[in-house]
Amino acid sequence: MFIFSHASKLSMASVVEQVAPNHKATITFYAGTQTIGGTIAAIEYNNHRVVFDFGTDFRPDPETLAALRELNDDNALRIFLEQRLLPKVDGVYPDAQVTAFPGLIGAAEFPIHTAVIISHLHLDHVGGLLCIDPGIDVYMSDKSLELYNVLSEAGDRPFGHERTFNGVPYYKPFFVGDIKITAYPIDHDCYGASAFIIEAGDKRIAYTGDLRIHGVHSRYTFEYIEAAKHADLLITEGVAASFLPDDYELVGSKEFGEDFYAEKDLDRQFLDLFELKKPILFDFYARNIERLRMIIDTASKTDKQLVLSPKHAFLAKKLLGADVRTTDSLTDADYESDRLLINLPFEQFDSCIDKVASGSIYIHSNSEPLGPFDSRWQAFIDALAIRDIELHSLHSSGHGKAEHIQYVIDQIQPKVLMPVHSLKPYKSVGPNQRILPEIGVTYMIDGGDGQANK
Ligand SMILES: Nc1ccn([C@@H]2O[C@@H]3COP(=O)(O)O[C@H]3[C@H]2O)c(=O)n1
Repeated sequence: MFIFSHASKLSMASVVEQVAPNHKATITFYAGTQTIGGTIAAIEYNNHRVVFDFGTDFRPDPETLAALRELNDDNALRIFLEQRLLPKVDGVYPDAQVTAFPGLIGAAEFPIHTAVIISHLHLDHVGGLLCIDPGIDVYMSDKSLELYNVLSEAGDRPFGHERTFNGVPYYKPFFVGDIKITAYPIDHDCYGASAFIIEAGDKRIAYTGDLRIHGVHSRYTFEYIEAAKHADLLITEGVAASFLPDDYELVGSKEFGEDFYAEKDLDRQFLDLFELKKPILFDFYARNIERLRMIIDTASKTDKQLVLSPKHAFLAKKLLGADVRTTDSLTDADYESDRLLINLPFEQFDSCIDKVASGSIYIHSNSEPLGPFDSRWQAFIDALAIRDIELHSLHSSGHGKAEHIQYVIDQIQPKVLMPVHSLKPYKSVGPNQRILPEIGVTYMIDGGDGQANK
């Protein structure tokens, strides 16, 4: 892998001059190499460019959250760029909106044909989706598009302006110029999640998106490993590696271990809590349709009634064909009843929590606030504690254990590994060459033949 140049220092003309004559595939990262989420990179080949993904970095500190409270569809791009939640990528944003950012080139002015591919609909992968110039094609799996449309109808879509998307079937390649792209289903806690194989000339690049092997679709991940075998370049997430001690030597393994919940283990945990003779509240991330299905099934095994929030009920109806009781007014729900299982989403938490009886149970299942790193976490914990509400965390991560992700890497045996989407990408080990990509640096994808030098 050969470092080509600092893209940030290139003028528009030199981009054209450098890429056109050699017809070599290159990759440049713009964001999300050493953060959890917000990975944005571009693969360029023969004057065509594929950008993936287009999420906003998740930074739940009080200052950022305050700035985000001002967001609307018209100011989204400006606020995201000012807050550095989206990077300044030339040739992606509408020309009319980049004028406030000197040096940033708008989509119409950019000489390289660009398309965007999206791995899945978590906000750290799609938060900036509606800030992309509408003239740029955006591709996602058919199932992601189905989820997008349902969420959007339920009023849950990223900030920015409505536009159209291209849904693509799994396994069937499509082209962006001479770049061939194939979407594969992957095991993640988001309906429609995909990994990609991107082919540029004789080079094969595998981009995993987010993945795990402990969900109900682990088969997809094993299938993808086969498709990605010996890729010239593997770009993979490393969320779980973020939390490893620095002196921990990461060794790939498929083992689950004792203290670890696979998605399929959660139903037993939910059932035990659902059956308690207490008022039960819960929340989970709506895009995890498998968990929605499991909660509906588990609730049906009890003699209690499930009450979903309007959004979750709408998703259940549209994506699972399930009719589940809901209420337009969660503030008027009967929080004293031990006959109800009430889905209280975090958005309604503050307006409803005073009505919740002491001694109730609150089940937090991969929902907001996401964890102690989230600045809203302490207030959430305190609000439950002062009301004597018992918190139970039934968490099964959307991300593979660090050992599992290393196992995937070991199995794929890429010629070059680029671990990203992690606070500690350096914990992941490349069986051959490993590069920790730097933001704004363009690397030639040469299957490890070149030297990683500057
Ligand atoms: N420092 C952290 C830690 C975690 N996270 C995200 O929180 C999510 C909790 O559910 P999960 O599926 O385990 O994935 C975690 C990260 O995406 C994050 O974005 N930043």
